[in-house]
Amino acid sequence: MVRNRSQPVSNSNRVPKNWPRDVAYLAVPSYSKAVTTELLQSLNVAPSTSINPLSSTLLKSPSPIIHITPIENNAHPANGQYGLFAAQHLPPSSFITLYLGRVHTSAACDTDPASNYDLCLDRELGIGIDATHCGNEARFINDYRGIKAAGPNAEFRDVWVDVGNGKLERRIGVFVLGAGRSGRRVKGISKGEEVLVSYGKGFWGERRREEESGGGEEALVSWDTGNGNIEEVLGPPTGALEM
Ligand SMILES: C[S@@+](CC[C@H](N)C(=O)[O-])C[C@H]1O[C@@H](n2cnc3c(N)ncnc32)[C@H](O)[C@@H]1O
Repeated sequence: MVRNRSQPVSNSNRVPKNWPRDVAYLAVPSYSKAVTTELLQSLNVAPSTSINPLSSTLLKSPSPIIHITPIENNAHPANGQYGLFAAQHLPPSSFITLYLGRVHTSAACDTDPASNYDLCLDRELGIGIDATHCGNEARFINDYRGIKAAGPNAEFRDVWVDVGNGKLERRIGVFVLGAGRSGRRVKGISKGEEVLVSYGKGFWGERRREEESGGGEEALVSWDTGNGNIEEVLGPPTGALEM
């Protein structure tokens, strides 16, 4: 398979409605030159447990089950930006979309610590997916804090994709949260509802640190955990979205 290792360019003929002109729309990942074949081989070593790759029928680009919508609501913390919304009912635990972007290493010249769209793919290998300049619908998923008191309704999960010739590749997927033991999320995500994840404490810790520009390695951050409690933690010096 020939990989796109050049500057990000759209690798899909069609783009979703409201797609920004200055961001390349991807249907498959884009790889930085620093992501070597050896690194990719390490990334794609299958775990010993049996793998159920995602069905290719779920990988439509653009996706018909979600839409990117401008947020015009003063009470929404991302007012004036965009969010990702369900175009149909999404059942608990169902697959929503892949998180696509530029797959990059943690080398200083290959990573952007200020990115608001960088998701860790493999911490040990130092591989991330940055959707600042190229990506798909998933780059518009907001964090639940300040939006939905009940907490997130979706999460990032490792997934495997069959790329042909019996080869599997590791990616990150966005899934509706499971119904939960008590069944409190049994409804899944309703049509028209915003898809919301948790970016993790590290992301918001870094944002707070930047705002306060204290320059320390860690910052004390507090946030609404979604169930009415306010927690305070030392945020690690990372601005990446966390799995
Ligand atoms: C991955 S982007 C999400 C999409 C973004 N709203 C857009 O239109 O491009 C992450 C950025 O969205 C905004 N954001 C997401 N969730 C937020 C929240 N709960 N509160 C405030 N800002 C949020 C922040 O500006 C953050 O840096």
